[in-house]
Amino acid sequence: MACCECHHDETAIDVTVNNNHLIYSKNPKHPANVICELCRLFYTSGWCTGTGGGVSIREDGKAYIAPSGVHKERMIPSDMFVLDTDTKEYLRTPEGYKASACTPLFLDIYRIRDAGACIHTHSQNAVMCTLLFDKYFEISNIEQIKAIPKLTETGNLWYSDKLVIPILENTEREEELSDSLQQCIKENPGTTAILVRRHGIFVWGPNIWKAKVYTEALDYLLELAIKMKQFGIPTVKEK
Ligand SMILES: CSC[C@@H](O)[C@@H](O)C(=O)COP(=O)(O)O
Ligand SMILES: [Zn+2]
Repeated sequence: MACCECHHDETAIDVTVNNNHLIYSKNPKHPANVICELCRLFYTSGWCTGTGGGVSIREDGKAYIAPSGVHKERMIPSDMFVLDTDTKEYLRTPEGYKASACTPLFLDIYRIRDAGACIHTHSQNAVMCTLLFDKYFEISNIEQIKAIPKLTETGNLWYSDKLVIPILENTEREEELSDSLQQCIKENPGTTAILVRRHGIFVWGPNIWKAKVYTEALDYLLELAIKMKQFGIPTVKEK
């Protein structure tokens, strides 16, 4: 990858080997390019610093997955794993890397929700809210809520609707979250995100751009809720 000592030249990639054609494209909209672009952007928000957090995209039966434990803001397309979402087999494995520890969770979300992308952040706003709320994060009567989908019905929530995001307990290892995450997704069909106590948030959407909108809107609401709590303002307004 770009941050290692070898300084390999991305432009010299041989697309005839190692299924490199799956990750090499001059099109900026290609999933491997978009993951790198968004991880750079999210790093500046403190959402994926210190190697935590990440982005995955599912397109045409393939999941694009970042490596584990790397500088997420310095990844290049040739660092990407590509996995067949039907067979769960890796179509491309970059040498010297392990796939993100979030991979089983991203696959759970793709399978259960038919999502097109997942974003995982270690945003301090998400972590703080898991310390301020018990089993669910709740907020109502804030304009930004209108960016979040209802899912159980068409369209988005209204300004005065109550947004509810479940909070799961963290586990020592990321993959151990899989069972509780799957159960939580099934029990909360109206949610497009799950908070994980003292850890962060997983957000998904039908495509990466919707997932990005939801992540941004949720982080705004999480930050606002912390401030409201500091001022003793209830996050849910009485009807
Ligand atoms: C700072 S380590 C964080 C990881 O354990 C995990 O929570 C995470 O978000 C990223 O895992 P990774 O395997 O690097 O993609
Ligand atoms: Zn994490």
